[in-house]
Formats: sequence, structure tokens, C-alpha cells
Amino acid sequence: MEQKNKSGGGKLKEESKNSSEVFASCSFSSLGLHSTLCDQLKERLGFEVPTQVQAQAIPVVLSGRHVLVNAATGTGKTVAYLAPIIHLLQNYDKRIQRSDGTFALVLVPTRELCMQVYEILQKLLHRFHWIVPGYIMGGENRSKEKARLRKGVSILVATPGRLLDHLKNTSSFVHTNLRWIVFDEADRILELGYGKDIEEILNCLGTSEDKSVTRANSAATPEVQKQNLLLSATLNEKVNHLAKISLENPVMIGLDDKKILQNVNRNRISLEPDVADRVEESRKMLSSSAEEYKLPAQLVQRYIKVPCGSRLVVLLSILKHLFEREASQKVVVFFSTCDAVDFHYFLLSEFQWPAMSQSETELRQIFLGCKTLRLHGNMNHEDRKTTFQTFKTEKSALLLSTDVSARGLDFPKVRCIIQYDSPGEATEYVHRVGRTARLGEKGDSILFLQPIEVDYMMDLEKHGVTLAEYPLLKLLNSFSLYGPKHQVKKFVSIEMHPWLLTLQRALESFISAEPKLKKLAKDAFCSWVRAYTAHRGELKQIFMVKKLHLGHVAKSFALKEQPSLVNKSIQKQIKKRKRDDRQKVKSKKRVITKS
Ligand SMILES: Nc1ncnc2c1ncn2[C@@H]1O[C@H](COP(=O)(O)OP(=O)(O)OP(=O)(O)O)[C@@H](O)[C@H]1O
Repeated sequence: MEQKNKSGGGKLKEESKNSSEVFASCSFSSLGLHSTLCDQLKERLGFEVPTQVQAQAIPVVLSGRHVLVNAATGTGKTVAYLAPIIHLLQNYDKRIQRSDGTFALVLVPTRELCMQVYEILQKLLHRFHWIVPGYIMGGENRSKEKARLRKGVSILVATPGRLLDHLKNTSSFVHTNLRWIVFDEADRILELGYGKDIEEILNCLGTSEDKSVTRANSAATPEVQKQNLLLSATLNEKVNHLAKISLENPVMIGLDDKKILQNVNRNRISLEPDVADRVEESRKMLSSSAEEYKLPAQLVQRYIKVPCGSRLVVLLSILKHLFEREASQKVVVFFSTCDAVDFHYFLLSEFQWPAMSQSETELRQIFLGCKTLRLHGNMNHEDRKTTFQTFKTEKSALLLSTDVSARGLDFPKVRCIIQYDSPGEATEYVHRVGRTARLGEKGDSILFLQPIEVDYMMDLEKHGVTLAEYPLLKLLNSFSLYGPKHQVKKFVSIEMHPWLLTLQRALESFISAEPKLKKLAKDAFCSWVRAYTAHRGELKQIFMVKKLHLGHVAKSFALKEQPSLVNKSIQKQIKKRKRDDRQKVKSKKRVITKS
């Protein structure tokens, strides 16, 4: 408390600085939005003034131009496209009707994001009852969706697979009046392998590269002015193609001239002041592998270097520290696989502490006394929905998740993001950490790296991401073992720290006594190694499976022994790689001796 008071002045200054970086100094109505819509923004969502990205994007969308928006996570991109679309729809001379079908389509990569955008839409449309919001997504009941589409949905939020399904099979789905297509998290939609679906969708809707098709059709039907919008905090070369086939002379927001110039210099491209050329330069920039990503300036980013065998105990220690330091706390931990999420979820929900109490009377209690939730793609649809809503509303909770939560989800007040398993692509790093430090709020992120993986930081640095080291030893020394603070004796390395050793022993005996958990640990071990072998491209040089010590990996799942049966195929792969490498070295030596 004292500390808070001392730093109060600084904190206030910092907050107002953050706020001026995030918010614009104008009002929603000055951007041209209808007064009722401005009231809704204020009353239903509590938005007083627009964010910077909203102030830039809203007038452009209102003007009818195609747009590509690249702005940091948590800067308000959702309302930047929803508000102007609603304004234009309510402004039609003749009020639109349900029988007119769909006017705007918002494509999103995940079901959770679909629900989130739909909820915001509902709030904004409260006083525009003739504009009907709706959503369709994988996992939902198709016939109910068909019925909704038959009645008519004016603004439809959808995941690509399910949308294509209805475009092909629901004849009563009216989309002849479609005017807007929004790709929210455009790059992720494509990364998830929806590229083909998107092309098919654009073909079905008559909005593809061959713009003549649209024009030819428009001769028969009254001309509908089409407008497409692409948004993401990270754009990559995959978006290039989508931009090419779906955007006509777009306005680029967030791709500032300085960055374009940097890229022009890097690639020795000549820059013309003309808009079309700017677009082309920006596209070239997007395909550059070293694009700098935008991260919230106030986000404190750290890495923690942990030997493989100590990963689990260090994770538990950090979580314990976070939840004991602040009882009201929201934390997300990212894992690479669904099995890993399940294992850690059950472990954290059941692991009791102290496992070996010194006195008979000492009570054992759950190690981590916080509400723990999990979210991944293998869960059933209803459980996913419940977790999503619960984590949104809880004041204090821990969410264990795969990358299904990494994109676009807006969980209020998340204070810390832990990337326990590496995100792989730098874009995923950006989106994972983007679940905290939203809209100028404070946030911390911690990236776990094994000593053999530290080169990953160089990969992040290429994208303008730099991390400081987390003070692990200080944290470990703060734990007391059975009552009085233990004496920190000299120990050779982190993994020999008495706190970690005690915790590891406790976890291992707990797991070995619980067959259900042991099975989960083994499954998680296997899929973790499989995921590790699946890193792509240059990352394979950093995350080298042959450098892993599988016994230590097993230890990180609290297994005393490395599972032998289950990972035969993986071991074969590793042995083969080692053999190949040895042969390469031998043949090189031969070449050298010959020459
Ligand atoms: N003008 C505003 N005033 C106050 N809060 C706002 C405003 N605009 C957006 N917000 C809030 O900011 C948060 C982030 O908004 P949003 O989810 O749209 O960000 P985003 O840029 O799409 O993030 P991501 O890249 O992670 O998808 C949300 O909680 C939203 O309610």
C-alpha cells in the first residue's frame, strides 16, 4: 500500500501518457457517426471518445473505401469497423428489412471471437431494432442457423467453414445485397488453412479477383457498392494474396509512411507519392520477413531461462507467487497442445500441498488456491462457451489454453500472460501477449525458454520485440519450506534450488499415486514432443528435437521415468536424425581429408 502511494504521482502520469497514446482527442460524433449510435457507444459500451485507430478508420469506412488496418492488439479495431457499418446501414433511405438478407459479413477465425463480436453488435444495435445481428459457427446447430438465415440476418458474424457450408446448402440465405465483407484477424484466418474456403466464399459472393464478374452481375441487379475491410495486429505475406483478390485501391491504416520508407530503403524500391504505389509498397513490406510488430508500449515483456527438467516447478512457483501477491488476479498460460492443457488443468486443480507435512496436524491444501479454467479445441462446444464466459466475468482466475485464445479475445483485466510453451511464429507471440495490456492498461508477459532455445529471442528481435530477464532466483528464494524461511545454501544451478527440489519430489509422488493423472502426463509428454518436432522453417534450427533430453522432458510432466512405449516413433525419428547428422559429419570429414 505504502509503495503504491509513493509511486502514485508517477503512476498517474504514466496512465495519462498511455491514455493519450491510445485515445484520440475528438468525439465519435465529430467522425460523422449518427447521434443515436454515439449514445449507444457511451451507454452500452461505456466508450466516451474514440481510440486512435477508430478515429483513423471510421471516416475512411464511412467514405466507402476498402481498408487494410494494422494496429496493435487491444486498440479497439472491432468498433472501428462495426460502428461505421451500422451508421451506413441505419442511414439507408428506405429502412432495411429482414427479407433483404445480409448486408455485412464479418469473418473471424475462432468460435469465441465470433461470439465476442456478436455480443458487441447486439449492444450497438439496441436502438436500431430493424438491423438484425446474427452469427453462424462450427459446433452450432445447423438447422437453427438455417432458420435464422431464412428469416434474415442483416449483419452476420461467421467462421469461414460454416459460412461456406451455408452458402452451398442453404438456399434461403439471401446475400444479394451484401455490401461489406470484413476479415477480422485476416492473417490467422489464412494460417488456419481457410485460404481455399475464403476464395470459394469470395467466388460464391461474386467478390473475387475477377472484378469484371461483379460488374457484369451488377448490370443485371441494381449496383451494390462493395467494400471490404481487412484487420489484424500482424499482417504477413499470406494477407498479400487476400488483399490482392479482395481489396480495390485500399486505404492503409497503421502502415505508416516511415515504415514503408524503411522497407523501401531495405529493398531498394522506388517510392511514388501515388496511392496505388503506396499500396504496392506496403504489400511488399508485408511480405518482408522482418516486419516490425506493434505491441502495447506499456507491456512489460520478460523471458525466463529454465532448464527443461525444472519447467513445471518453476511454472507452479510463478503462479503461486502471482496469486499470493494479489488475490484478485487474472492470468493466462499458453501451451502448445490440448493434452498439455488437460494435464496441467487437472494437476493444478488437484495437487495438494504440503505433500509431506512435518507435523501430523498440518493441513494439506490445494497448492494453487485460485479458480482454474481451461480452453482448447478438443473440448466440447458447450464447455468452450462456458469457459469463455466465465473467464470474461471472473475477477480472479487462471486460464490454461492453447492458441485458440490467442486471437482477438478480449478478457477484461488480464494482468499476466505466461507462454509456457514457445509460440513458434513471432506473430503468435504478439497475439498471445496481446491478451493483456489492452487499451493502455498495465500488463506483464513471461516467455519460458530452455537454455538451448535462447536464440528464439533473436528471432523476436528481428520483429522489434526485446525482452528482459525475469529474476527467477529472487522469486525462488522468497518461498519458505515448512514454516521458517529456509537457509539458501550454495547450490550449483537453478535446478538444485531446495525449493524446486522439494516441489518436484512432491509432484512426482503425487502423480505416481494418481493413475488418472499419470496417464494424462504421459499423453501430454507425447504430444508435447510431437509439437516440438513440428516447428517450421528457420525455427527448426532453434527448437531442435535432437537437443532435447527426453528424461528431462518427462520430469517437466512430473514423471519419474520417461514413458517408453508411447514415444517409440518419436525416438525412432530422433535416432534417425542423429544418425543422419553423424553421417553428414563423416562425409564432410572425408571431403576435407581428400582435399
Ligand atoms: N473508444 C473506446 N473507449 C473505451 N474502450 C474501448 C474503446 N474502443 C474499444 N474499447 C475496449 O478496448 C478493448 C479492446 O478492443 P478490441 O477487442 O476491439 O481490440 P482489438 O484491437 O480488436 O484487439 P485484438 O487485436 O486483440 O483483436 C475492449 O475491451 C473494448 O471494449
